[in-house]
Amino acid sequence: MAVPSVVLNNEVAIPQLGFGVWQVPAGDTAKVVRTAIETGYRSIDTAASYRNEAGVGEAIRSSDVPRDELFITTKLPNPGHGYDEALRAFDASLAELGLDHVDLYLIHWPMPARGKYVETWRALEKLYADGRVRAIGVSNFHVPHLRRLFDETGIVPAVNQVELHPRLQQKALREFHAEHGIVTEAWSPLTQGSLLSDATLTALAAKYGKSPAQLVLRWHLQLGTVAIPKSVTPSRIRENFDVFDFELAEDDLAALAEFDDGTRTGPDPDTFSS
Ligand SMILES: NC(=O)C1=CN([C@@H]2O[C@H](COP(=O)(O)OP(=O)(O)OC[C@H]3O[C@@H](n4cnc5c(N)ncnc54)[C@H](OP(=O)(O)O)[C@@H]3O)[C@@H](O)[C@H]2O)C=CC1
Ligand SMILES: O=C(O)C(=O)[C@@H](O)[C@H](O)C(=O)CO
Repeated sequence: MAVPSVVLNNEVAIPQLGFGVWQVPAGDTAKVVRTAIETGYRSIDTAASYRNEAGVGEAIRSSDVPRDELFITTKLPNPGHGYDEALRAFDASLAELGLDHVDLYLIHWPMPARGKYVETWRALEKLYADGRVRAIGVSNFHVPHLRRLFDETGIVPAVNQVELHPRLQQKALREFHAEHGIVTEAWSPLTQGSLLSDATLTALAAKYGKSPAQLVLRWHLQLGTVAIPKSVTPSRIRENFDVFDFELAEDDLAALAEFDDGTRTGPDPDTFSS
């Protein structure tokens, strides 16, 4: 089944369902990513801070799928803020991945108290101008951080990857993104698993003959967000990809809207800086 794509603000297309590798042990990453690619995932989300870029690169090289059919995202580590530091961090990520370019490069966290994300963004603009990355974006940016980038630099981020799931639906941020042509990408799309045993969700999923994880991923697809679920379990990797043969009805989407209570599973971007 072909995964639908979302077109970024520079006409590059990103698959709407990808595969995340945070907390996948370095030694297992090549095998896990190979399973994902064999299942049909074409988009892989890693980061320098995950310390598993090398395994992602190994899986890409050993795959039968041509490089230009894959969409590889990695992220600038927090110590890489600053213009020269960011250029060096990008070189280090490419070396780990063993690639000559990535499809999407993101500033992982804004770290507003550090005060360097604008300067860092200028380095990403250079990487883009030099053709070393097909699109540039940010992660964990709030509206004031995005506004500063708009006001002080040239390129609007193609993507903002943020925590987003039924408990944290990010409606205001999604509306801001839509207004400015920024694609919303959802991290921890499955709430890191914590919501998947909820009784209401389980009952809703059963109506469609699907699992709670499939129901939540279908919700993401219908919301229009890009989702990047992670699993090291082959059966779950396949289960999470089997979400293109059903559609949630309006009243069930309304029931899912009720889960939004602002719960974060991860850090607050206004303060996270480690
Ligand atoms: N930009 C950022 O700051 C961040 C980005 N991310 C990105 O987002 C990706 C996904 O987020 P992540 O935090 O990993 O969490 P997810 O919401 O994807 O959930 C992953 C957890 O859910 C479990 N799981 C996966 N599928 C199923 C299923 N079908 N049924 C039951 N349990 C399931 C996994 O277990 P198991 O693996 O044991 O199968 C794992 O424990 C990351 O891997 C990373 O790429 C994540 C956090 C922050
Ligand atoms: O997974 C990521 O991309 C992250 O940034 C997380 O590791 C984040 O740093 C976190 O959740 C720390 O507890």
